[in-house]
Amino acid sequence: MNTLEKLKQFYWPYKKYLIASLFSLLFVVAITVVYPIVLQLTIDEVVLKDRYPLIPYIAAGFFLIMLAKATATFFHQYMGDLFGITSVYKVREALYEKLQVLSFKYYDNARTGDIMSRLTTDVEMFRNFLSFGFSELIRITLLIVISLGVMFYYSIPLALITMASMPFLAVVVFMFDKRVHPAFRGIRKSFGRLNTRVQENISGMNTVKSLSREDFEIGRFSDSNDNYRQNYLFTANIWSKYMPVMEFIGNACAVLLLAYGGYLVMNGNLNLGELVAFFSLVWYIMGPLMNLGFVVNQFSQAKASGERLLEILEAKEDIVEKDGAIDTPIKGHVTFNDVTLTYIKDDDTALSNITFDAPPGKIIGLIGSTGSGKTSITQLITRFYEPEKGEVLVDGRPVDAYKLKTLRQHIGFVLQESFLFSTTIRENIRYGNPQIPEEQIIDAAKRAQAHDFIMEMPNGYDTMLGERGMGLSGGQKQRIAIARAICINPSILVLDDATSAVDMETEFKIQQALKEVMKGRTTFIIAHRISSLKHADEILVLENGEMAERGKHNELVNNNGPYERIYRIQYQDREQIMDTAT
Ligand SMILES: Nc1ncnc2c1ncn2[C@@H]1O[C@H](COP(=O)(O)OP(=O)(O)OP(=O)(O)O)[C@@H](O)[C@H]1O
Repeated sequence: MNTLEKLKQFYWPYKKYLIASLFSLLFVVAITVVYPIVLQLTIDEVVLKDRYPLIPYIAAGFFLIMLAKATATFFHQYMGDLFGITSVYKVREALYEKLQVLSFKYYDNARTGDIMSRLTTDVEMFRNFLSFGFSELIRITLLIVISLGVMFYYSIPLALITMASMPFLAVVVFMFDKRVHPAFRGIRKSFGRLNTRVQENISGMNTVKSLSREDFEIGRFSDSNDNYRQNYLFTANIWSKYMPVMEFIGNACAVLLLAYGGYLVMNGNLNLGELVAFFSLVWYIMGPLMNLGFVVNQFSQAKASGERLLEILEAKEDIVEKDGAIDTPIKGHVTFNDVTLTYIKDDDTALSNITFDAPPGKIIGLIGSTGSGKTSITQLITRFYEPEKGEVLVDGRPVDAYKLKTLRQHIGFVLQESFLFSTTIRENIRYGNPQIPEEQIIDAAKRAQAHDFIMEMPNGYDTMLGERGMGLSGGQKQRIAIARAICINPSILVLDDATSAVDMETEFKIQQALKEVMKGRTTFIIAHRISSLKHADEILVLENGEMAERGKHNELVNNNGPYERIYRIQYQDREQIMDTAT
């Protein structure tokens, strides 16, 4: 299906604006074509026949016509804009809503800069076409048809001469469109890459600076910038070659008209006024035809942009809520039955045949080397991804039996690096539960050991945070994230390396805070330090996505397995230090 057809649902509901705009356009075009007729009458009937007293009347009539044209032009422009602006308002909303429902799988490969350029520039290109391009196409068609009608009325042979040039113009326009459309697609893609470069650079500025890679980044930006320039120049080249050809054809036609028309006037087969009118009319045909290149250009840009918008709008939603999904409180009983997960088809499995049962209120520790699959387990509970095989149950029901919101509202996450929005600390804490009363926000902050440092800030809970929570230390950010998780009062709590960004003393404090928070909630603690999950009811030790060992700390510590190995590595230093101290 054609791009415009697919996007019809966004602009067609507002067709009334388009129709109003086109109706006004009809007037504008009709009045435009009246000009040469008035000119012809003035020359043939007034000037050549010495009827000068008629001039003031003609002038007044002309003035009124112009007034009517100005009014019609106003409505044409305004209604056209209303049509474009309202339609893309809906497109933008649909895009944003789609971005909210797209799964993590989509974002694994998506680039922020590119998405941003689609939501801004591509939407704008599309608006341009809806507001102006579309009606310009109609204007051109109307002008040509009406002008030709008047021409045929004046002189059939001359009108035929004018028409003879049209096939040439049509071929040039067609060839132009064929070449310029891919070129515009190239520009849009290149712009997306340029945006991605800038966005990644700004987001990763810490890394860039700490590794002194500024020059490398400037080089990479220059490459993208150059690519964008080249793409634009390539298009400009096509455009510049096309314009003179169009003009040449137009002018050749005008010369022919002048030669043959002059001959007809001299022979008395055509009035002088008619030739003059013909000359204006011919430019009403040639002008728009040449302009057709510009409109085709706009149309091509809009098509290329529309394709990019559709790529988002039609992106596959991997995680879809089932019909009849339930909305019921969750107690927090998590069960994995023989679960296998593969992120990318034909890639290695991230989890293989994982089975465990976590009754409500229990604490499950997850430990294992990096990439062993700890985080993947928690991502399946929230249904961020779906297993390839096996079942993930919450309170005895498969996770897909719940509404996505219900499921996720009952699961609180504290990640290694939690995202803080550039708003106040209060807004950040209550992000997951905006209705929560003030006392509970403060209580959550106190339980997360965050209240004291928040109160030391100049504006307390009203302190604005920079993008990505700039202006706070890692430990402070973390405690705000913990307070945020407490606010949603989850039945299941996931602490993914939650205390890795803090010093030992703060870790101890947070652990104390978390102990209280964990009460009555099923908690998954992902940690590299044994000290963080020693007290878990069950510890799952993962190796390459498989369950290598499971049990309580006391059982595992002498089990001759990977847990004991990790324990020895982490505690032998301490024993050595103790030994040397005694
Ligand atoms: N979104 C993803 N797309 C593709 N592969 C992924 C994705 N997330 C994780 N993986 C792969 O799955 C495996 C398990 O990753 P996971 O993040 O669960 O490990 P982890 O034990 O939590 O590691 P860490 O301790 O470093 O956080 C790894 O091999 C990882 O490369």
